[in-house]
Amino acid sequence: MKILKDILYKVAIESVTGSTDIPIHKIDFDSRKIEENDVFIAIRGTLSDGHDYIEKAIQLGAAAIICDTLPGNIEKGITYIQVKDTNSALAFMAANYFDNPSRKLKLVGVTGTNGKTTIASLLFQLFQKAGFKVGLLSTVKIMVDETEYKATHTTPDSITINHYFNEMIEAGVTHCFMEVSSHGIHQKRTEALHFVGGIFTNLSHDHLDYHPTFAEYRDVKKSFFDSLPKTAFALSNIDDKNGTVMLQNTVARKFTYALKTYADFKAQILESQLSGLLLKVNENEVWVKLIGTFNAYNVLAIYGAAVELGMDSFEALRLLSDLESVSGRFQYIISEGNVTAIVDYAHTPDALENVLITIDDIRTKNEQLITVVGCGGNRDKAKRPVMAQIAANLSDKAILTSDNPRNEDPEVILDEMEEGVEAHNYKKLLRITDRKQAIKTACQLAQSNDIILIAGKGHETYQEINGVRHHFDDMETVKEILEQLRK
Ligand SMILES: CC(=O)N[C@H]1[C@@H](OP(=O)(O)OP(=O)(O)OC[C@H]2O[C@@H](n3ccc(=O)[nH]c3=O)[C@H](O)[C@@H]2O)O[C@H](CO)[C@@H](O)[C@@H]1O[C@H](C)C(=O)N[C@@H](C)C(=O)N[C@H](CCC(=O)O)C(=O)O
Ligand SMILES: Nc1ncnc2c1ncn2[C@@H]1O[C@H](COP(=O)(O)OP(=O)(O)OP(=O)(O)O)[C@@H](O)[C@H]1O
Ligand SMILES: N[C@H](CCC[C@H](N)C(=O)O)C(=O)O
Ligand SMILES: [Mg+2]
Repeated sequence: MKILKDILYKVAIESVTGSTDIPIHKIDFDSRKIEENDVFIAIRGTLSDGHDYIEKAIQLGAAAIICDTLPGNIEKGITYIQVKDTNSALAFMAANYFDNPSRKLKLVGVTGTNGKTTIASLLFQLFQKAGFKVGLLSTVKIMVDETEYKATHTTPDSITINHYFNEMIEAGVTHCFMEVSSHGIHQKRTEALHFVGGIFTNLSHDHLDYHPTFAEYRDVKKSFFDSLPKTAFALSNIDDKNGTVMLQNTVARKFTYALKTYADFKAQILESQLSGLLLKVNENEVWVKLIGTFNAYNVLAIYGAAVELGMDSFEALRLLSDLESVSGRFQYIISEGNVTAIVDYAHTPDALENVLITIDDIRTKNEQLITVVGCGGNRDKAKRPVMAQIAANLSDKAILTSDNPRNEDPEVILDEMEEGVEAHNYKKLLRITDRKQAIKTACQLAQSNDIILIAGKGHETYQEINGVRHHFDDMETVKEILEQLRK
């Protein structure tokens, strides 16, 4: 049993009506989940305003209400706490409710447009191989040591985060790696957490439906580094033009990584093949099973973080060479007929371009490159024409198809994609709305030695159409079709 006043520590309170010396059951920001003696926190969302559900929460038994504006009707026996920012209050109250578990962990946050899942998941693998009990919060899954849970967000809400951290403490976990998304920072989901390190990957076009301008998107990412304590490390990719911006105002210990410029953690690509990369990391050579230049950056971020967390540098390199690629990130199969099919989560223009350039770099003969790609519905529309043009430009054949249409008309999404394709690329273009049919066509077109890239959905095991999630798995689908066609 918790007492309300004990979980208000660090919350910026503006006024209190009623007693804070009351026992509470749990805290929640969704009125539909409120039970007897709970605390309801009203959040202003993108679709609705939690303040509209205060009465509903009280009917269901809420003993206390956290809000930024007091309701007109104040009910007797209920405690109302007016705060400056309810998102921030939620973050601190969730951390306090679970006794600030992040302080008992070595918690590292990874932020940037692309590479977060790869880096966080591989750090998780690396520290497990080094013998530690480790935790992971990622787009693909949540791990509490060996136990796996389903992930719904890249960075979940504060209550979920602290709930899993608490599980981690109970399971004896010492290190945790988490993805920190721009939505997560902006909605203050990570505000009350204690990080021992932060990693910046890169910044390119994404989520401009949510963040009004690129500058705001960048500043949201930067605010994560501004909030790190001075004992933490801040590790940034300074080949990215925003890499130094991230370090500008942080009080944390600053470290850099780069392939092209001088940095604390530096690498040179000696060989790049489908089987992996041979890298010179600072002064030592290492083979890793990860593919493409962008993964050389990921390797550096992982190596730098491991060293800053106290791992011996040789041990870190030895363990790095053992790491397996992350589900849906440049995952490939080579069929009986020698067709290579690659499934990759590239769902931003930058990621798609990187993956296509990587494939082009490792092509040895004159293989054809066939790309199957779509763009998600109810998400950043500006990505659509750009991604289609990149696919058409850098492939021999581009098949535009559906990703997760969500609540949009898939044909409209495809029209918007097609608009970006320049006339000289039309002859390379096919448009097949049904994703399975699109993959099948790519397989039918592929000859021996050809490469098929299926981009955008990576590890996802569903396709969301009209709000309904149907089972769909790119890797499973392509394997099945290639076997049927005996290619
Ligand atoms: C745009 C966005 O971030 N939305 C998140 C947000 O929902 P919202 O703002 O739409 O909430 P809302 O429906 O308007 O409701 C406002 C408040 O009223 C409450 N409410 C609502 C109805 C009711 O009957 N009673 C009630 O109390 C809601 O619980 C909420 O607290 O707050 C919810 C609770 O935390 C999140 O689940 C939800 O994530 C949605 C599902 C989502 O899709 N988010 C994506 C865009 C996201 O966060 N993505 C990033 C990754 C991005 C990346 O790739 O970098 C992530 O970290 O996952
Ligand atoms: N360091 C990198 N730089 C650029 N592109 C990358 C990098 N790492 C991975 N990618 C590409 O971006 C895709 C997504 O990678 P990953 O899932 O690691 O990113 P993420 O930041 O977690 O994405 P999300 O925001 O969706 O969670 C990969 O499938 C790959 O194509
Ligand atoms: N984290 C990304 C995932 C996009 C994945 C893509 N398959 C889609 O559905 O648009 C987002 O929320 O924008
Ligand atoms: Mg991710």
